[in-house]
Amino acid sequence: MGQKIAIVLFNLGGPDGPDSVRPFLKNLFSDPAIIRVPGPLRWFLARLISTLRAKSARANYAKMGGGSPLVPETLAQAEALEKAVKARPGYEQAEVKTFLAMRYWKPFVKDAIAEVRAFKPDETVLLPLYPQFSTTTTDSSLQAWKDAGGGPAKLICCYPDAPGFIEAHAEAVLETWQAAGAPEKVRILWSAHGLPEKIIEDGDPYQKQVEETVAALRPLLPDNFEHSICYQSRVGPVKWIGPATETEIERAAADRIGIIVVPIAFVSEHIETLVELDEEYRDVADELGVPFYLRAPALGTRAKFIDELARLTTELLQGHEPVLAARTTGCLVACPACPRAPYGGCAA
Ligand SMILES: C=CC1=C(C)c2cc3[nH]c(cc4nc(cc5[nH]c(cc1n2)c(C)c5CCC(=O)O)C(CCC(=O)O)=C4C)c(C)c3C=C
Ligand SMILES: [Fe+2]
Ligand SMILES: [Fe+2]
Repeated sequence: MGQKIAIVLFNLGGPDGPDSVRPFLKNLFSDPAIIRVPGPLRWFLARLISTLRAKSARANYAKMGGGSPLVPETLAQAEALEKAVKARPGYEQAEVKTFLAMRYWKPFVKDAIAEVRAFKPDETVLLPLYPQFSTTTTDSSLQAWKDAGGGPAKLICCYPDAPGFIEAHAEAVLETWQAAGAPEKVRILWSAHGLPEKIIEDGDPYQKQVEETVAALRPLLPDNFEHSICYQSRVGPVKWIGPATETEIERAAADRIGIIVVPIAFVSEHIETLVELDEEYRDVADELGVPFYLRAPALGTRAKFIDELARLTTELLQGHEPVLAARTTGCLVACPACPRAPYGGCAA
């Protein structure tokens, strides 16, 4: 038998039914990477916000059958990735197994750790399904991995401009555009999940990496396309980075130009694509008279994307340290794309 490789897929997770909406939200708002206040105040706020938000969130999840499609979508990606890694030269004999490690709902990171331990891998790769690194997503999952006693592993920290990821996005945008009759005048709204401005000011590289993704995509699209980066899903009273996706829809209406909205920081469909983009923002665009509103699908199991994840995984295992990968052995060495002080001088 060949080498045993565990690939742990980090993602946010989502409620699996109406009863899990509130506890899911409570887990989310209890995360110190999301709500940056001391413990007791955070726990109080998490209880309060999850209670206040549960009803409207439940109504949105009800539009998708009561729960989030995030886990089923991630399972399909996991299965495709196992096959793609085994198709890489030198990995035909390897025993490759993927594990889901969700941050705020089942299967949790601790569940993945127990399963990985039982598998007894020779190598473990942590692969966030977040192309752009953020302290609120990838780093939060990594922290959960360490806190729950996760073993030595190598981390693919981010891949904001990895070639297959970019080509897969360009393919999805072009397919959407062509299916609508290839209209000549079009503006792409590259819509990423927003973040509080303070988190970016404190050094989070997410916004910079979102911009890198779009910069890599532009040359693959027709010259006459217009482009705008915008941020969706704002929560709470503090100032978030902008412009807001909704503001950019208003601007498109004023400019009388049709739009293709592209979820650029999510790789699967979930509440913020299926409800926010496909229903709420579409209604806004219709009301304002935007000439057309198209939405490119999330990457899901698109072959170019999955093959890129397989390439990043095997390159990391072979030690060719791709530019965007870092290692973790309990202490993480900073990756060149997002050097953050706490990861720096680890002597171990
Ligand atoms: C790039 C990905 C994401 C970042 C960055 C992110 C930051 C972030 N999110 C919230 C609050 C909420 N997020 C919610 C759902 C949600 N968020 C992401 C991704 C990122 N979040 C995903 C994939 C999902 C969907 C999960 C699903 O069930 O399908 C929610 C719950 C939904 C709702 O009530 O609107 C909240 C709340 C904050 C505050 C934040 C950064 C500080
Ligand atoms: Fe979120
Ligand atoms: Fe990085």
